Amino acid sequence: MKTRGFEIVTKYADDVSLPVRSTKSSAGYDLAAAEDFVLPSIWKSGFLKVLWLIRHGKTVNENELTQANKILKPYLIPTGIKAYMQDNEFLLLANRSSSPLKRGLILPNGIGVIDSDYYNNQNNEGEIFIQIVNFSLKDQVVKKGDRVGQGIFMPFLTVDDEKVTSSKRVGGFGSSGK
Ligand SMILES: O=c1ccn([C@H]2C[C@H](O)[C@@H](COP(=O)(O)OP(=O)(O)OP(=O)(O)O)O2)c(=O)[nH]1
Ligand SMILES: [Mg+2]
Repeated sequence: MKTRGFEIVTKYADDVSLPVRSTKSSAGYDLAAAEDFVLPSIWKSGFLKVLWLIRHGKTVNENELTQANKILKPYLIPTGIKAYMQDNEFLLLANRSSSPLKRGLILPNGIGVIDSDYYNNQNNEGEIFIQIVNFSLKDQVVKKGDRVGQGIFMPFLTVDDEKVTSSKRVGGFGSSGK
């Protein structure tokens, strides 16, 4: 009987490998990018220019704002991997310790929470995405296979006599409402 683990989503069938722990006692399973990416530096001129204009009380036109926001928006790095686990568990998504130090890459959501009911959801098969922002001063190239995060299986606790909702998850990132 399978308890918890990883599987490759159909889209990347023979294209990615299953996450492994890099040492005998590592807590996290390393998650790698399923494709190549160039992550633009958040300090691209568009963003700095808008900051300067706002700071000096100048008007910023809609297009300049849209451009600047584009830089701020996190990149969703596909992993090609989905995770199954027990109902009272989740997969905690954390940054790799070396990513901010060496590459200025941060997770804007701090940590990711992969719910057990996200697995095989009807919207995206439960593929795990890692949200990344490049805080370094230069663009960062992420190659397919680069380890960009780690997943740690964890139990979670619930409150006494909770009224459990019967709603079913249909997807990720806001699928259960604002
Ligand atoms: O970094 C992340 C965070 C979440 N997810 C997936 C798994 C998770 O089960 C689902 C929902 O994420 P979360 O609960 O953090 O977002 P939400 O805004 O609360 O969405 P929902 O309302 O669907 O729970 O999105 C990722 O792939 N990567
Ligand atoms: Mg949620």
